[in-house]
Amino acid sequence: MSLRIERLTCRIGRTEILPGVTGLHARPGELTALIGPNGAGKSTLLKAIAGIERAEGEATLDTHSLIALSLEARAERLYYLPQELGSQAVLSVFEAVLLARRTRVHEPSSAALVQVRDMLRTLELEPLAERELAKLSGGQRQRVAIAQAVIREPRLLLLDEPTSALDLHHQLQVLDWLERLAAERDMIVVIAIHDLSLAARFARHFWVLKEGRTVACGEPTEVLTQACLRDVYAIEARVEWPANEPPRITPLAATRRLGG
Ligand SMILES: Nc1ncnc2c1ncn2[C@@H]1O[C@H](COP(=O)(O)OP(=O)(O)OP(=O)(O)O)[C@@H](O)[C@H]1O
Repeated sequence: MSLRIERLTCRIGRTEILPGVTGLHARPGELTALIGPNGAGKSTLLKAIAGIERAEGEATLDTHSLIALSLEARAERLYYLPQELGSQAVLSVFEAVLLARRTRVHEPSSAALVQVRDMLRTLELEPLAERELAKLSGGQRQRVAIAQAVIREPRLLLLDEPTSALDLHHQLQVLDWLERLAAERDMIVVIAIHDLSLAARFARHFWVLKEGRTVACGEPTEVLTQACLRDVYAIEARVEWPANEPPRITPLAATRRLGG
């Protein structure tokens, strides 16, 4: 059982944003990294899977065709965390995480409060529990948004650049936690991400997009090659897979210079 994408197309207005995303799959229990340059269509693909942008083609989660499902029915199975986070709601961190939680009939409310407290403790957000969302820093807001996503316990978690505002400590902490959580809950997690070294360290599987099309889908060592990075990102890069250290993808130079 997994997530499969075949012949997915998406147009917004008259523009074909995703002319052909095909041959992608993601397995439960591990992180899948969605990579590609600016404008490649990563956010649009995640929105199309979530049902926020209308798409045609196949997106199959386990045995269900997501494209045929209503937004509400998709929301039962997946959670999409957007790149841009709203922070206008006059809610505290605790209230925001509590409201994000899936309501369970016949469950005592004390269980919900305990679950929220545990989630805040796990993400080291307890000291911020009573602070308003609008008064958080960018990185704090992003960690609360991750708590809101995970507490829903979705089968499929789609995260659009979830670590973009985090400092190095929290990037490592959050991705390590998400990797373990995916395995523990047998959850499918797809993460759009720009930091290739971080992605190579935590994701077991990669989707590569360019100009709204699939370039590759596979294991990190198959996908993250010098040739692929030259083709997709127009960079020269050093790619190293040391035995006892995390992988290192070092960008060396852009193949085109601004200003000629
Ligand atoms: N609502 C829209 N209307 C028209 N074009 C759009 C719209 N949303 C996105 N696009 C275009 O679709 C293309 C893909 O955008 P998308 O945001 O999916 O890329 P991305 O890979 O997530 O990029 P980034 O790495 O910069 O976040 C871009 O060329 C963008 O300008």
